[in-house]
Amino acid sequence: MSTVVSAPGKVLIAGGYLVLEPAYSGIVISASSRFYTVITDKDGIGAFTIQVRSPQFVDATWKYTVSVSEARVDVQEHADNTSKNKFVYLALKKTLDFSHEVVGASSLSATLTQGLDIAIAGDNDFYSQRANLEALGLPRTLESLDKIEPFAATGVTLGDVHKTGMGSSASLITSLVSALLLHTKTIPATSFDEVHTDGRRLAHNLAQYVHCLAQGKVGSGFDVSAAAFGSHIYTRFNPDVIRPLMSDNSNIALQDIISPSNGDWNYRVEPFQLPPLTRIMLADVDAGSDTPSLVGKVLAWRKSEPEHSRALWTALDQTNQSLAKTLRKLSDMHAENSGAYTSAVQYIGTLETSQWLANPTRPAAERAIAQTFLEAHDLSESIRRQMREMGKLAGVPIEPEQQTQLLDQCVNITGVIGGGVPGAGGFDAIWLLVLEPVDTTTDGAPVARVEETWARAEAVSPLLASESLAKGCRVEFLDTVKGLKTAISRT
Ligand SMILES: Nc1ncnc2c1ncn2[C@@H]1O[C@H](COP(=O)(O)OP(=O)(O)OP(=O)(O)O)[C@@H](O)[C@H]1O
Ligand SMILES: C[C@@](O)(CCOP(=O)(O)O)CC(=O)O
Repeated sequence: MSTVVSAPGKVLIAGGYLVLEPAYSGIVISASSRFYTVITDKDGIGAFTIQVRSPQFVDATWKYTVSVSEARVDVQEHADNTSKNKFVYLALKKTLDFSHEVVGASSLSATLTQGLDIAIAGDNDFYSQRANLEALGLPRTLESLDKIEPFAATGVTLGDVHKTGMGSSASLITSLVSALLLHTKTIPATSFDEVHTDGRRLAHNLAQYVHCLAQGKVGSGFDVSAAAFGSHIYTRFNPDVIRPLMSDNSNIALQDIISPSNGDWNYRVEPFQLPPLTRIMLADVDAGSDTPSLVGKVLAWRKSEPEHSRALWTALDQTNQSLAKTLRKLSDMHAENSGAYTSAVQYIGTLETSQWLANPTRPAAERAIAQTFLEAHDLSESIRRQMREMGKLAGVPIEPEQQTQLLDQCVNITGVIGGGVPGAGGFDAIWLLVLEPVDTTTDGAPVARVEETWARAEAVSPLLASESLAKGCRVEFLDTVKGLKTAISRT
């Protein structure tokens, strides 16, 4: 029997930079693309040995020896490991430390007597598939992506892979920490059956801490939060909660700090999901050389222009919150009158936004729904303008000219609600929110129109992901995840 836990990737559609401060929030959408951790007790690996493998990569096996005493747990990397993985090492070390505190030395030793094989696999979306599609001679479409073998080998080392910005390290850490907590019986087996359990919150807190330690900084944490809880409106935690644990040799007990009953974990996770009959579309864009220090420069500007930047951030936050409210209102409108909602989507899905309210003879209920979709469009355009303004003032390409041209073209496609640059922005990705009418036989689907536009743009390659409605990380069965068993049996 294996323990299998998956955790979703993310896209921050509103709130980039602002979400670093507790006064502001971000809209984070969890993606259907996931990271999977598969833990199996295995003879032949050696007692108290943990082998972690990432079969999609070259030179990606790491072995560790664990020693457990009444007083402590030690995790030693094998001398013949040919590469290091700080993220994996810290996830093992800190989760086993935590487990030792909770279940005790003898229970933890019992889990480790056989040796553990831990296989990690990420959906193809986490890595650019541009080269794979070219090699297969396939056009850059969703259908082509579906033809690529699941969890395809990348042919390169982790350091050389071209990531797509979906939050690979956060999803990996969240799935690995969660799977280990379950496998060591540190949290109940049912912890991920529901959204609000102490086990899930504990896994989140521990994953946040491990991720911060591995990254060497305390970021906003929205990516780990999406991996743990799914789509939501995120407001950050006060970094002071984990500060005492941030030095590598801290000897403080983890339990008191990591426990969900520690009230200092003051992050807020407010329920959110995209409205019915809409779909998020993501693309990997190759629009120019990236500036790695966007965040550093924006924060330097925020510091040097405190008043001006606060005014801009407060105004931008209001637009972000209005977008969240408007999208929620659409979900409510669907709940109240799904017939009118379905017809409204059917109707406006064939028109450009300028025409959504042009016909005064449409039924009032449908016009109200179309009006709300139009508000969502206007708000996402307004967020883009404010993000561009921030980029200009901070002197960084948050929505560079190439992305502006591409996005202007995309948001004018019939049936597209809006879009933008995700997270911190830059040259390498865009997101769109697109209508998905039920009947596309006569007028075609907006998704297909977007794909056609993207296929013509040399720089753009779509990702398969849509929104994941599962609320964050979850337990999986090895046999029911397409291609997972084959992928993890590769050497
Ligand atoms: N498939 C994997 N197997 C093992 N370790 C992985 C894997 N994917 C990511 N990692 C770990 O995460 C690190 C990358 O973290 P980094 O913070 O650079 O990525 P990220 O910002 O999360 O990426 P993304 O662009 O997907 O948002 C790698 O160096 C490695 O330690
Ligand atoms: C700039 C920031 O707010 C978002 C970065 O998001 P992304 O990794 O570009 O999706 C940083 C953060 O929240 O940690």
